[in-house]
Amino acid sequence: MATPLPFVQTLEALTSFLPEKLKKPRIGIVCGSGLSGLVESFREVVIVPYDKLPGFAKSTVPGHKSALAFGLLGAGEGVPVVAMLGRFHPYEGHTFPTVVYPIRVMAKLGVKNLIITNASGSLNPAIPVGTIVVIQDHLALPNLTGMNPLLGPPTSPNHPRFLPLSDAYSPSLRRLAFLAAHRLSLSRNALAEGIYAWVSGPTYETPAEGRLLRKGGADVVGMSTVPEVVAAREEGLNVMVMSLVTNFVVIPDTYRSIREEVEAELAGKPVELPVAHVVSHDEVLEVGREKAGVMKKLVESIVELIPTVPELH
Ligand SMILES: O=P(O)(O)O[C@H]1O[C@H](CO)[C@@H](O)[C@H]1O
Ligand code: HPA
Repeated sequence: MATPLPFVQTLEALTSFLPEKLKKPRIGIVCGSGLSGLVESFREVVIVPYDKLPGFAKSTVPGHKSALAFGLLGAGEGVPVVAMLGRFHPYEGHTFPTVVYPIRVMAKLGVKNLIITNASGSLNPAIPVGTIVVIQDHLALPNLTGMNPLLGPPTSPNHPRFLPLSDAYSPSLRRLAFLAAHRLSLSRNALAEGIYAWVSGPTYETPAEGRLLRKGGADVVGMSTVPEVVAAREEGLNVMVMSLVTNFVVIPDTYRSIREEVEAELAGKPVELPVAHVVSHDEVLEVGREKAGVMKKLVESIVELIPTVPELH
């Protein structure tokens, strides 16, 4: 029998930390690898470390802090928001209920719209490093092969047993991303649309795996986000995801043949070897630092626009 989740205790703890005007955020934000600097734009900010909240784990990944940030974001009076400064990934050893617990807490606080950010590798030559990809769909091999975040008894009798995901990524929110980019005079190439492949990690993809995902129709790949999207949809939230491309995934058309190289060498015709790029989390964080400002402005602008869209109320 699964341990019951301590929602009541978490909500009581939060109530004790928050002033009245921050108690009911309507917009939630998840900050991906290297993107927690978003909190610098919040006003009247209250930071609640995860270790003060029953049911919350600790994020162990560099570039992920472990705190919820509440504050007002956007021009004028500002909109009350809550942001996860750091997320949980299954590869850290967290169970799915733990990974998505903050999303369910946000829903219980009254959040209706969720903006998720992440870092990802590009599988699509037309989507270079530094691009922010507005996700239109996902390809989640774990969901199809026994690692679905909703396996097990339903978390609530109000949740559907069979959750549709054909409409997971809100067109109304995605629209706002492009309107925000226009407001900010970003170049057309700064923002793209694409499909996110979720892999469990923590290994980065082999070239063959990258090629498989590309052939399956994915544009970018990462190790997070999909469990959060699934839980958020189960909770009835509108969801959008913006993925910052931090590296290219190596996808060779052909493999270099070691046999041919040895044969050429033996025949006195040595071949010059190409230097293959090897991705690292430091590189992911570095691009995150470079592009955090753009991501921050986009999120802030989207937060300002959400109240103007009736179907997002
Ligand atoms: O998806 P986020 O958490 O932004 O981070 C991405 O970066 C890490 C790998 O470098 C993985 O956690 C991957 O999912
Ligand atoms: N693969 C998986 N996850 C990632 C990558 C990648 O290349 N880059 C950032 N997160």
